Amino acid sequence: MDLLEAINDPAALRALPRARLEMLARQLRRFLLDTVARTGGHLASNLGTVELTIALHYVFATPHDRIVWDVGHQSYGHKVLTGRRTQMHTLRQAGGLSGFPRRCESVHDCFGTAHSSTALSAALGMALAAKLQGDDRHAVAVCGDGALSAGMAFEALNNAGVDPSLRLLVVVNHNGMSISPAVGALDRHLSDLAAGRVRPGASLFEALGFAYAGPVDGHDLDALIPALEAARGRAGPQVLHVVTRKGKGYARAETAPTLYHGTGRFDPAQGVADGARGRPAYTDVFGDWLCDMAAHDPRLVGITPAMREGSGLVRFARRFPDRYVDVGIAEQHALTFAGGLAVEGMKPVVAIYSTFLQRAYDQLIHDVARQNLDVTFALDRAGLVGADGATHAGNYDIAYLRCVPNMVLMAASDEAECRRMLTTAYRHPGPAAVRYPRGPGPGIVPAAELDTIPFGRGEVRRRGSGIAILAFGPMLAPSLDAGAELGATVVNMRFVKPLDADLVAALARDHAQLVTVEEGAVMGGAGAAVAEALAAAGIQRPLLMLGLPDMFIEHGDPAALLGAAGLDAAGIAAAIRQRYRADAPLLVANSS
Ligand SMILES: Cc1ncc(C[n+]2csc(CCOP(=O)(O)OP(=O)(O)O)c2C)c(N)n1
Ligand SMILES: CC(=O)[C@@H](O)[C@H](O)COP(=O)(O)O
Ligand SMILES: [Mg+2]
Repeated sequence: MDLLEAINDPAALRALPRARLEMLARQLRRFLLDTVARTGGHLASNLGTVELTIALHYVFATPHDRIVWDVGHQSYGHKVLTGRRTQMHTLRQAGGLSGFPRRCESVHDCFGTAHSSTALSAALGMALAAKLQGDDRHAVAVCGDGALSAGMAFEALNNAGVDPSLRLLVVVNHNGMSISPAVGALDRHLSDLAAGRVRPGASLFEALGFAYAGPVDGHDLDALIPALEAARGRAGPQVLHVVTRKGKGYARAETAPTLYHGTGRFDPAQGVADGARGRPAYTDVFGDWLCDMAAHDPRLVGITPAMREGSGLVRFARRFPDRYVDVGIAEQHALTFAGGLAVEGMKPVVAIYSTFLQRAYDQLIHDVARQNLDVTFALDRAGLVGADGATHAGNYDIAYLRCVPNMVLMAASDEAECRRMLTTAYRHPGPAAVRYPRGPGPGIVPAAELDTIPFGRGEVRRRGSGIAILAFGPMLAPSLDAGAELGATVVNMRFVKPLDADLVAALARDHAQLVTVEEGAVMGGAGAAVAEALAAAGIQRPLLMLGLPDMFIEHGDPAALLGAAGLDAAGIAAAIRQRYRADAPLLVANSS
């Protein structure tokens, strides 16, 4: 009997005989494995929370009770049990289900997550709202041990622990893993709690005013359900410490939870090919550069906020363990920690996804840029990221960095230039960032040297007439194609800040129209920088600014998303024709 088919909402689950739940767990686990093998996605964390998801929906009645999934990458089981089983084959595809909870997707998704460590704050807000509204609903935050390592989680714990009347339950899903193994003293404390090496009542959580229960075997429904029912029956903020295994039930994922944290499509019988390296990604270029520069300069310290694999620091961590620091999911701390290293003459390199740098914006301004500290930022996943969608898109770093005094921001157009820009940023005696997209570039193999590029200078890559296209980063390739079609000049601007204002002025003198192209929000982006430079020079020229529109761009295929935004060669050429059609005579035939 396929129990999953009968469950179109959690009420049907709660109507099941208790004795059926083990069978349901087996079926759900198999379904999740088969689904993610076909669609790609976050597998190990979902396999590890099968029983916990069933038990939560068995004890708490969503949507009346609220369940907030921290990060939400482990919410596929929740989606299946809340009526989306038949849509799971669309996971993380254009128009399909998101890989994270989304309020617009279901009434059972009470809060949108994806960036880590937000669940406790959101659930606390919900719990206070219930109290003020005189409602008896419960707010539950499901928080992994990785997610608990972020400052936001501690801010919420600190805030919640003082109100004994709140119906707030924090389920700590302790599996010893973030994406890579969990790090820090908190992980040690959770392990001490799990092993009973802590005196009763002496947990961190109890010190902060929470009732603490656990550890509970997170794969044993006979333990989970009574523990959740007991928590439900107690007043005040509670922590239930649940111990699970990431990847549970699929041996390959259990033994390699990092490899199976996020997968592409794969055959479950064969497993995921480890280290199958196609054309090297920008991330690999960075990882190679980091090792080369670290070998060259003993002052280099490599810092990651819990993204060792994703940011390309695996080899560096192995070769330079004393100068490798995984600070946990703690971007704010990572930035100011780098500042502390820099004031002491070290040369910190912070490897951070563009989207996750958003979390450390004040630290970047107040602690690093304001003091003009020598910190290098390797900004991976800059631009659209595809399957992770709007929450992970690195669309805003051009706009949010270029307005910060002392900041340097470069945009790499290929792998070789990325390496040279990293060296340029590293040698710059102040805060400097290099942005590069997810995945491989055009395949320009970097040289082995640690060369720089001319600081603050763009380069003309194609001479045409009438129109000049000023391309930033990976938009150079489609701009060259569009420029060839239109007979336009094409420039690789390289620097967003400092912008090559002399080059902009010279281009404006020699061309009737200008175009900027960037894989970033047009609002406040590189096009705006060019417009400001023209205004400052007192030059008036028609300027077409192409980039990402002022909207959240949902998950889908990256190339298709860029095409939809008009940022492929055809889209760029069409936009130029559209804008400058009135001056058609200026669209000269291909003059090269
Ligand atoms: C602010 C932020 N930083 C980094 C990430 C990337 N990230 C996604 S899941 C994850 C690890 C989460 O570990 P944990 O909370 O323990 O969940 P588990 O995968 O173990 O179930 C990280 C670092 C993120 N989503 N948000
Ligand atoms: C859930 C989460 O935030 C990470 O797992 C993220 O999905 C990684 O992104 P990449 O796949 O681009 O490394
Ligand atoms: Mg974990």
